[in-house]
Amino acid sequence: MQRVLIVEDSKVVQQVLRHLAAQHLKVAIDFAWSLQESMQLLARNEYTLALVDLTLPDAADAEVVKLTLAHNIPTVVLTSKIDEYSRQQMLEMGVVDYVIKDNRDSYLYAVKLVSQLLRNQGVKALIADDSVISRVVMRQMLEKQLFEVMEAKDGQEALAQLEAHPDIKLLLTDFAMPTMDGFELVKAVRNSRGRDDLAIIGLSGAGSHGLSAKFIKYGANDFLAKPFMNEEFHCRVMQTMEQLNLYAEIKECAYRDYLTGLYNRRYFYQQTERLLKVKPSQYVLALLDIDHFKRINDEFGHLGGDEILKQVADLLKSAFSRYVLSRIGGEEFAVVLKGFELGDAMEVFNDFRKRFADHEFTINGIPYNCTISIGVTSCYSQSMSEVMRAADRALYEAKERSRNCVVSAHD
Ligand SMILES: Nc1nc2c(ncn2[C@@H]2O[C@H](COP(=O)(O)OP(=O)(O)OP(=O)(O)O)[C@@H](O)[C@H]2O)c(=O)[nH]1
Repeated sequence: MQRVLIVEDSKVVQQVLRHLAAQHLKVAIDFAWSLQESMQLLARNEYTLALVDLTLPDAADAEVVKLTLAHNIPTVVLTSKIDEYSRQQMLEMGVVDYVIKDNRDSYLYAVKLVSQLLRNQGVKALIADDSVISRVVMRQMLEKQLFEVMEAKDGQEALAQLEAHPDIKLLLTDFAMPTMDGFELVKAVRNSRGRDDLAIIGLSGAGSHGLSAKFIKYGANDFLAKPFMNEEFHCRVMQTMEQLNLYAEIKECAYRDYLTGLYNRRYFYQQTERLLKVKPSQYVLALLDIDHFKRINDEFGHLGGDEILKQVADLLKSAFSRYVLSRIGGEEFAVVLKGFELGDAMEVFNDFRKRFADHEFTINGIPYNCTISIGVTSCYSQSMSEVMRAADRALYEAKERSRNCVVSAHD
């Protein structure tokens, strides 16, 4: 369980932070007013991250920051003012970053920073740089931001690592490297991985005027000129990761059905088309349609119908969440099974049909029973429309026969 500690002695600021944290942090949060209270909480709980005020009435010399760091908790500092001395002091202590409390936006920034750090946990970042020192420095900074860091000493090695670890989400690449430079690397990587899938930050040494635009034109998300300040590095990485997460959120919204939380028709078509292109024969596709659904709407209204749709989606998830499962129309769903012979798949769907008929759904707390018809086809063609037509015919036949049955397109 992730847990965040927030230490702030001002009542007003703590109120603002509580409000923002409730909105943006989906983890357990403890608030403390003082060093004393922080010590008590630290004795009782383990924390993933801390957001702490630099000075408190009982800790005027950053003792609370030293305390959280001594517990190995990555710490973001809130401070009302910053001078070069305290900046150096904080960086030397090893804080992740600091935020100056001078307006309401800075609290939002601080909370979003904590949120992004929580999301960074376990995310793989790759550094491609031929300088050992640069790699060490960047590794330290990225590890502070909770990334899992990997290294490559040139473009070729980076490319191999990216192929071996498709879950790498951030690439920091220097320009001048032996065997393959940063531009070549970015171009090669972008052949297979878009900006919404892998974030790239280009890096280059002094006197490299014009490289930033080139890096971005070749496909990098951002650029950093060396030598960079700790804070600059931190902000650029955070901003780039935030962009990547926004892409993921937008995609998720575009692919999800709002009512049931299942994938939608758009996702189903894209995903299934992709699967069929490779080896269609390993898949079986089924269309499932609730019988006489209109009657439910007529009797209980649209909201009653919606209640049933959500429960049907839950039942489907419990049976088919390992496979491509989508709501492709009003009361119509689709499942693509992988690695099943048609006969075995028919059994699976028939079992589900029986389970469905026996299931007690509820509308406004009142028990309700309904049935489902299912049309099944093996994926004998790479053409999505051909396969869908076959499944549709089978479903139509199931409705014609008696409903509450499973029909194969190959009968
Ligand atoms: N509540 C609710 N109803 C929906 C939704 N989408 C479609 N419907 C309704 O689903 C019903 C589908 O009706 P029909 O296509 O006639 O099918 P049916 O009554 O299930 O009959 P058969 O499929 O032939 O067994 C229509 O009344 C639509 O208005 C939705 O999101 N919520």
